[in-house]
Amino acid sequence: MGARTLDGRAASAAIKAELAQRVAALAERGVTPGLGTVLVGDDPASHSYVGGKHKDCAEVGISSIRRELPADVSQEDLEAVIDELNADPACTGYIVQLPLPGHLDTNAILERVDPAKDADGLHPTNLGRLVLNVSEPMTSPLPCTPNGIVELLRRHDVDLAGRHVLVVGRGVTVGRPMGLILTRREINATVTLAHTGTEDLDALLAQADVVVAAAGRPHMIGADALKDGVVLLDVGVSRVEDPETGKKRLTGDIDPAAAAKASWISPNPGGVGPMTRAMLLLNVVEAAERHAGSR
Ligand SMILES: Nc1nc(=O)c2c([nH]1)NC[C@@H]1CN(c3ccc(C(=O)N[C@@H](CCC(=O)O)C(=O)O)cc3)C=[N+]21
Repeated sequence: MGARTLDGRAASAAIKAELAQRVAALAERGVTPGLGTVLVGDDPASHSYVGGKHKDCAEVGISSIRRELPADVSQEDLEAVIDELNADPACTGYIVQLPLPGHLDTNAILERVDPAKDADGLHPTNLGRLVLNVSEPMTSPLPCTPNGIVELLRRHDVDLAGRHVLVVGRGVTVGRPMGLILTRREINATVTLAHTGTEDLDALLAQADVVVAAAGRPHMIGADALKDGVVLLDVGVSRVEDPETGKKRLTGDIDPAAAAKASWISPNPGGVGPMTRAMLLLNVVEAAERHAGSR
């Protein structure tokens, strides 16, 4: 019996249709949500991601504000753009596309974003609210990828209550916040956070009902140790050279052979990526709703 697909494209289309209605309701109150993106440098993958986000916005009725800066922009000039977006009433939420070039202080930039406009949910205030569990009812944005994973599972009726979720990867955008969301009472999962320094990963894989692989190590999760019926979500993407063709291609953290053990698996592309984008839109709409409510 083959694994069933956690269809991120279908779930994201449904979420976008729901958000389009909320945007229409905001329009009646005279509010148009606007997503800003700040893109530094000319990495083609980053340009392509940012382009996708603006295409999503157009579909839902969110207006777009784009700022593009050269790879050698100074900290001061980038901070001036942040200040400008913080002050711009047309921009109800925005992101600074990561990673930033090495000469820039990423944490200082993330901290300078107005927390009320933080569409990524990565501002220290918003991450702190998540740790404190004060973001229910939703008073602050959640990080997009972990929130998208939970929403993807929810929309396929994969119940997480009491189940053991193994998160592999300790990054700020996925691994660290993932456990904080999964252990909230309304989800009620049990979480182990593993990483590239974990000894005996196989022993943890053997206990896992769900694996979220976000370490960025190609095929580090093999098939052998997994339980039958495991739910697999592959978040990792690395560019590796195909030994036969010599061409670079995208490779996940999970060995494709592991699908034989799985009851559900998120495809790549078409799984977690579209959900990340959908949660970004959700954060922008919710920020605009909170803003409209406070006027
Ligand atoms: N501040 C910030 N916020 C981010 O959310 C952020 C970031 N920086 N930096 C880079 C990563 C990467 N990321 C992706 C989101 C969606 C897809 C996505 O939708 N991928 C499609 C495929 C897209 C294609 O084929 O071009 C899919 O998986 O089906 C990919 C990558 C967001 N990131």
